[in-house]
Amino acid sequence: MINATQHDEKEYLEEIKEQLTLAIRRVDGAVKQFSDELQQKKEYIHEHQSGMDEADMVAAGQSINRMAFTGEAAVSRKRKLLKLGQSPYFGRLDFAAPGQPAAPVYIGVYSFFDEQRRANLIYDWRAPISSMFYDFEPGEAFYTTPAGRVAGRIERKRQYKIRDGRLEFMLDSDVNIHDDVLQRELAKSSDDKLKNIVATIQRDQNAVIRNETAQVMVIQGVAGSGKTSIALHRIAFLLYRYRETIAARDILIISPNKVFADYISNVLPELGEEHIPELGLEELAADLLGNQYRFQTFFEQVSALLEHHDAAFIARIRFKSSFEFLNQLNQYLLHIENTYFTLTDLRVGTTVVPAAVIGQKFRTYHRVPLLKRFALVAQDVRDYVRHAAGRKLSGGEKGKISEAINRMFRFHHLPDLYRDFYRWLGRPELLRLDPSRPLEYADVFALIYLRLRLEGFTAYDHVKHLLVDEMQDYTPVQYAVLSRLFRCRKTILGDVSQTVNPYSASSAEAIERVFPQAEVVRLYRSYRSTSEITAFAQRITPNPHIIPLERHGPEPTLAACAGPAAELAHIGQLLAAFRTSGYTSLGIICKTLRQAGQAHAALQAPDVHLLTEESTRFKEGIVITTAHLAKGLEFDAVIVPFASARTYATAVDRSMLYVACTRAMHELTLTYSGELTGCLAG
Ligand SMILES: Nc1ncnc2c1ncn2[C@@H]1O[C@H](COP(=O)(O)OP(=O)(O)OP(=O)(O)O)[C@@H](O)[C@H]1O
Repeated sequence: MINATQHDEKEYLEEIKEQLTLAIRRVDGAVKQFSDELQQKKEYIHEHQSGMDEADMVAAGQSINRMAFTGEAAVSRKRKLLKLGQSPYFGRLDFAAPGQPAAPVYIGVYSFFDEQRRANLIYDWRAPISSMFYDFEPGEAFYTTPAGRVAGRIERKRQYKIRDGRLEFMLDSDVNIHDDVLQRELAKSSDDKLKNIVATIQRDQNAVIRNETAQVMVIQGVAGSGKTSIALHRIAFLLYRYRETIAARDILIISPNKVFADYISNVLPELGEEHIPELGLEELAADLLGNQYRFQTFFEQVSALLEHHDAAFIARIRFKSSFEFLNQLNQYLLHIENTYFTLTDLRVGTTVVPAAVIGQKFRTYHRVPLLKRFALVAQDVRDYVRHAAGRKLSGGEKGKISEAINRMFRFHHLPDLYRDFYRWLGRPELLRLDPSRPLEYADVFALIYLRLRLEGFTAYDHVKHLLVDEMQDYTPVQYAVLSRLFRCRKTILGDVSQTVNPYSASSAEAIERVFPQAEVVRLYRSYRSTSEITAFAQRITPNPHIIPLERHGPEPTLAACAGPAAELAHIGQLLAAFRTSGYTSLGIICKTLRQAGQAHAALQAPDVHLLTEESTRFKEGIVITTAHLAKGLEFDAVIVPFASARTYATAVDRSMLYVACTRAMHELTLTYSGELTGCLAG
């Protein structure tokens, strides 16, 4: 039965769709006109080329660029209009400003302005007025615009699901309008990649997304609390709010790996924003080290820890992940500045440059990074000698001055200084610098930190907002590097329970120490998994604050098998069941790459994909991977093979098991042979 309200809404939807079709036609007309003009201009230039001077050519080039740019904007507008045609809006508020009747405000992924009526038919979810949809129930409400606060009353709040241009359902509600729709969204099978959540953003999430004041925003949230989603929506919000000053290319996402980058890559384009530049931490490290060093990756470090227990290796990692280490590096930098200079008089021909003069020159440049001062001082000394001697200097003399100035400082090469640091510290055993082996991961950012302090680096000064995910895996030295390299605003996310290396993990408190100006938000509500899966994961790493969303599914299963081969055979049966289940994605998440390879060899089929460190794309269907690589991803169903006491025994193993289990949205199975892991003791 369609009631009168639904009837009206359906009519309204048809009307909007008609308006959208007209708008698309207008854009098509404009695009055609641009391309015709562009073609004519090109032909004109081609014919008149010989008669044009350079200024004419530049002007013609500029006008072509302008046209192409306008053409591109029209194409992007058309793309948005087409998308709106599929699902024009998801919410409506009837808002009455004081003394005025209530007027409906329809809210969608993008805005739609009807030029003929000069009216906003759909408001962008990021528009100031739309914030009330997330922040208020019917009753008194307000929103804030750059010009000030607008208060009034929400008379009605309605939510819609429109798909392929058809109204699937609508809901009018006085309280908690989101809950029902949120439940429906969460119960759905996962698409292949992370999706936008604009229709169901929760109040606490909205506050983070729309925060305009924080210099550094730290989002510390439990598994599945929407950290990554919120961070991406926050970027979309900032791009909208500051569109005059920030463009997509001014933002940088530091991501843990390429698969993750691919997994999240749809969200911003879905929200109508361009692709945001993304950089892996290791790519950044290679760049900062001038691509001069071979180094172990974080993944390799964690793999080494998982494969065998090496106490000395762990001790090195632990120390280099401490605040103490960063403090000592800073102390060392002061120490070398104060004690590694040996100033002497310098004789060039008959001219003597007194040590005091050279010392004075060095002091003038005290703001310049230390290793950059020598060239500047050498230049000044040359000028001094030329002045005193009243003649030009020979090439040999110039070289001699540079050399002599360099000799006044004990070391000029980073590795020499880094080695010397451990001697100074009295702990030479903490460094393994072997030219035949890659640099240990724990040394990479320490070396970079020294380089930044001693040589400076400005290549990332253009970045206006930095997004860092998986903050729990970064050490104080890494944060010190990021904070020196990126002086811009930052959004930093993480969950300390999901560390893949407990020897180098940073807590939120540690991060607050590095960024004292940070606004820290803690999110305890978990959206991804059923209550049963969340409760199960609590047995591995308890968190008394976690609030599972009330959504139910089957209890996780522990399948005891006779041996590894029987386990894989059992998983084979689970795969067959999955293929007919209606679910889209299944993750088989192992502890190590070796185990993943073993499972892959046994379970080979066209729809079974192995994700490794080298993978660059997230794959649909059945994925076999490691917990480390599965971080940040999610699957309808998850199978954790080899969950025995032998595989999952240490602190690192426990973290891995936690990450693996919290990837599941609807179903979770653990298989094991022999004794079950003790990590589930609870
Ligand atoms: N407000 C919301 N409405 C609908 N879905 C949501 C909402 N918030 C989060 N989700 C969903 O919850 C799941 C987890 O979100 P996301 O991956 O952003 O969380 P996370 O905190 O980064 O997780 P993790 O740290 O465990 O990787 C996603 O499927 C996301 O779409």
